Amino acid sequence: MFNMVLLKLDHVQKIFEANSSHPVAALKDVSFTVQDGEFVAIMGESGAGKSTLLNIIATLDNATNGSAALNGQDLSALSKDEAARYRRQHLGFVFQHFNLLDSLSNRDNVYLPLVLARVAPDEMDRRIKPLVSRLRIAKIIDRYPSEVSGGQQQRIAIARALITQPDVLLADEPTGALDSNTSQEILDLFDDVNANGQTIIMVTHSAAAASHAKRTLFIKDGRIFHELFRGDLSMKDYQVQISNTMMTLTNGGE
Ligand SMILES: Nc1ncnc2c1ncn2[C@@H]1O[C@H](COP(=O)(O)OP(=O)(O)OP(=O)(O)O)[C@@H](O)[C@H]1O
Repeated sequence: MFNMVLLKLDHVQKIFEANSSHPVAALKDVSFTVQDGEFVAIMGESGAGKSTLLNIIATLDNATNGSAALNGQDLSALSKDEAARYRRQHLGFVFQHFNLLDSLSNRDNVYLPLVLARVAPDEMDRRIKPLVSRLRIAKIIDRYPSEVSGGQQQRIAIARALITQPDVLLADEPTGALDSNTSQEILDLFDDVNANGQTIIMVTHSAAAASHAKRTLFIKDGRIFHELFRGDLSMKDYQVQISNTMMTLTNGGE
């Protein structure tokens, strides 16, 4: 298969309150690439810099030093308006708390990014159809978010993220608010979506969630501490490796 670098982070550093007497180096020196079609998990303890990293990839924040580029586009070169357009055109987001609008039906929630991009209604209809069957949301698509379960709301949120056909799906703790069975269903769905060619980057605290990704990056104190590949391991064995690495990381070992 032809592999193409989709995302490239090169010596990214992020310092908050750089000019104060207490600057916070949230990211010290982070470099990695993500190929088109990969499913990458990012793990690390609270405060390690995961959200900061995701925000830079999401063009919601800029690196202090170093560079982040998606498809060759330097993200810090974008103005605020360009970044907003960029997010709409190239990125899909899935959050822990779904972030659906309660006043809109599930269908209109999924359509929302296309409405913002002024896509014609028949095109919206054409695009939602394969998602409805792939994400198994036919029965709930014309209900409201408050009328469906958390797992179903997350399916709607995933549909909303995918309907723009983003280069990357960015997921921030997507199973954090779900029970373990429902989490499993959502993670299986991520596998499915990734098998269809969708690149996914997922921040998670859960080794079970990370075991679905083909690669896991471990962040500690603003640096990449370790990287694990699933390779030929079963998901179960891989999950044990991930848990052990998290334990080493937490205990400060090498
Ligand atoms: N806007 C900000 N101003 C100052 N410091 C910040 C800011 N945002 C984050 N930090 C600090 O940067 C460090 C990394 O934070 P970050 O939120 O990226 O960690 P995280 O790994 O996502 O943690 P969690 O798992 O708890 O969400 C922390 O020390 C945090 O306090």
